[in-house]
Amino acid sequence: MSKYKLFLLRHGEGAWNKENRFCSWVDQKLSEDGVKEAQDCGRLLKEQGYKFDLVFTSILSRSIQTAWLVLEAMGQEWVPVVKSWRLNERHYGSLIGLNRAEMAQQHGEEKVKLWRRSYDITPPLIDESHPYFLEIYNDRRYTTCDVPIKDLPRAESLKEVLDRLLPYWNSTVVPEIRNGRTVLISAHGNSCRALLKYLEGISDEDIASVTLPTGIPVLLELDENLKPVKPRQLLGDQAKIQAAIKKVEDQGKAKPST
Ligand SMILES: O=C(O)[C@@H](COP(=O)(O)O)OP(=O)(O)O
Repeated sequence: MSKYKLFLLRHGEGAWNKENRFCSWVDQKLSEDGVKEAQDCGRLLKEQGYKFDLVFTSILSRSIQTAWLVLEAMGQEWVPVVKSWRLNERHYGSLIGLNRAEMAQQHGEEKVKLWRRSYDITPPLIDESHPYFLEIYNDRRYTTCDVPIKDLPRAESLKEVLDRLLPYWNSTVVPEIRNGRTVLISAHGNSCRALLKYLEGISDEDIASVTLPTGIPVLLELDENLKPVKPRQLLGDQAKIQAAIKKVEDQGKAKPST
């Protein structure tokens, strides 16, 4: 029997989602379309009568901005928002800033698919020579983490995302859910995929075909042991959701960048 409802949300479209660049730990804001997606998401959740008690976000602006816009559209701005780097997007290492279609032209679509969707392949590490290295590691927000900056990731597989996310899930999110709070996690494509893999027990192989579009809430109904009692529901117009999933999948195809 369903005891708890948990909502996962990949933020609305960010500026670099639009440009088809790996964004990861670079702090991009939402695009105009992304703002609209987040507002539409909030309106939909309000129409369906959902109420949140607590929202968790990463420390990247696009997930925080999305949470604010959703709460505003729901008229629930007062709901507390708690932030942690442990919900950040997967660290894409030296791929950060690069265009996926150009990478597919240079390295082949299969390689890009492995980098994006395999469970345990870590992309090449970022180093000091990378154009976004200083922007990331000199950012004051990373001095607030529960690990020193030098120990923060330099690239992550999906498995490594789950390894850094799970302690936070267990210590901080789970007690709130067990206390009966309805939680929204406003995060990223891959931090949400990692959590979905864990909660739904998805195999290392099958997680490769799970894709989350931007701005679409995912509802999980969980039993008392926080195990899903039914398949995840992506809320909204199902034809539009399928088209949005295909668009994310196609980002890794080798077509000339526009
Ligand atoms: O880092 C990024 O560019 C995307 C995910 O990229 P893919 O894994 O889909 O390539 O993360 P998000 O937009 O959810 O923050």
